[in-house]
Amino acid sequence: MSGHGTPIPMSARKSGPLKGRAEVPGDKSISHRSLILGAMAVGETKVTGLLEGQDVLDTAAAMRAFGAEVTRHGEGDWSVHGVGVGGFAEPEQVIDCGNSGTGVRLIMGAMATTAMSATFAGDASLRKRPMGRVTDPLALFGARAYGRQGGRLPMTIVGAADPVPVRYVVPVPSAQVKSAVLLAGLNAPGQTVVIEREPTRDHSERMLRGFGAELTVEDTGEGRVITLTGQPELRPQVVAVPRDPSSAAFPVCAALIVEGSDILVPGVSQNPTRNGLYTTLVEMGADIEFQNPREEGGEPVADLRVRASTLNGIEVPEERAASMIDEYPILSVVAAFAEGTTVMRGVKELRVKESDRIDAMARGLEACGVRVEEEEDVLIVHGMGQGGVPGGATCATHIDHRIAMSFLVAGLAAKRPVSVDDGSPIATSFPAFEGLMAGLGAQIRRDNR
Ligand SMILES: O=C(O)C1=C[C@@H](OP(=O)(O)O)[C@@H](O)[C@H](O)C1
Ligand SMILES: C=C(OP(=O)(O)O)C(=O)O
Repeated sequence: MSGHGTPIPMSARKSGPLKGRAEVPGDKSISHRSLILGAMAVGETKVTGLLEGQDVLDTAAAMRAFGAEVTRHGEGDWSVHGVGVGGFAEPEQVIDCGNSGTGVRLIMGAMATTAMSATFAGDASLRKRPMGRVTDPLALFGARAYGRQGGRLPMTIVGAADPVPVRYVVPVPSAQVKSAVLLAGLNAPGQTVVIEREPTRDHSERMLRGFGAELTVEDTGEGRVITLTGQPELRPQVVAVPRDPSSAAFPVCAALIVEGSDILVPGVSQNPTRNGLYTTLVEMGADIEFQNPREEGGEPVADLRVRASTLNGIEVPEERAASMIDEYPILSVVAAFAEGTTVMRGVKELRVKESDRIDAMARGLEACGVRVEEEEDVLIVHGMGQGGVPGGATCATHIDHRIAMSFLVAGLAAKRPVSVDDGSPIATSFPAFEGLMAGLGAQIRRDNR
């Protein structure tokens, strides 16, 4: 929904040990893809564990607008009656993707090779984000885009009536761009080839195969070469969405920095294209046990036992960035509580997320008494270690769920409370955040103005 609602000021204060079990919601990336691929299959796809965050609800509404039947049966339990590749109907209304970059970019791809138009809108955060990165490759298929200056929403895409397959080298490490091209390639005759120089999350590749598309992946000198054969009939699937490692990051990092904590976070996806934060935390000295590794819904998962730990700053290698791109805000909080300096390189993509996340974290951490350095592509946090983080600030969240949750986690371990001006965006990806954290003993509350 594009109407970003009434701000919800919130604050977090120093808490006693966090204890118990944190059942985080379904993966956001896989949830969007289940609905979109379900809508492009012929017949009924069943989804369990779907994330019911606003981002995904907006994608569900969009799939209905394109003609799919999308039904909620119970919590996380959904079905999608799809219309087949090329079977989308022209939506009668504007497609409002709210706060979601993934939603808007994947749906643009999915409709771009069908002869119809659709107009996309979003909230004040999404309206600032660059869409040229998807409309450039979609133009190669024959689609046209009419948006605001700089390729911003609102934007109308006129789908290609006679799409041609495409060979495209993705210029930025982005699973959204890769996925938009693959989804567009579904309705182009022949082979669409996408090449990524740096591997990004591979859910689209895994799920397209699961839905019966012919797709190969080859590691070459040029990068990961993904070849998709167009115009398949996608078969409906039963999708069990694993728990989201990006949401799990918040209780996990909270437990690491709140003295005496000991929590269990079950069934978290350990997909290697998503687990860079966990590798980094272990390198910093985190006490995390990866128990009961297994496969669920085609993804590797494990139960995470996390205990409060003494952490040391490290250099996070640039080539790890894509596998933890959404986790840098919470890592920068953990880094503030570590001994020594943490250097995060190759992070400039953070500047085009829901907010400029490097700037948002740097300003908020500074307000909490932490020394931070930033360059275009680098964030450096000087940890306060034993001395502790002073806190006592109100941080601006800029309509960004991950910034809001990161500063609230900081407040659980800082000397003085940390407030955020607006916690309402948390509902886009993790509506159960407040209840889940309270269940562990975290002192987070809504502040009445
Ligand atoms: O494909 C996806 O599901 C996503 C890709 C990433 O964005 P980029 O493709 O812009 O890196 C990530 O930040 C986002 O939360 C989800
Ligand atoms: C970047 C994110 O999401 P999106 O791009 O889908 O808005 C995120 O969830 O951190």
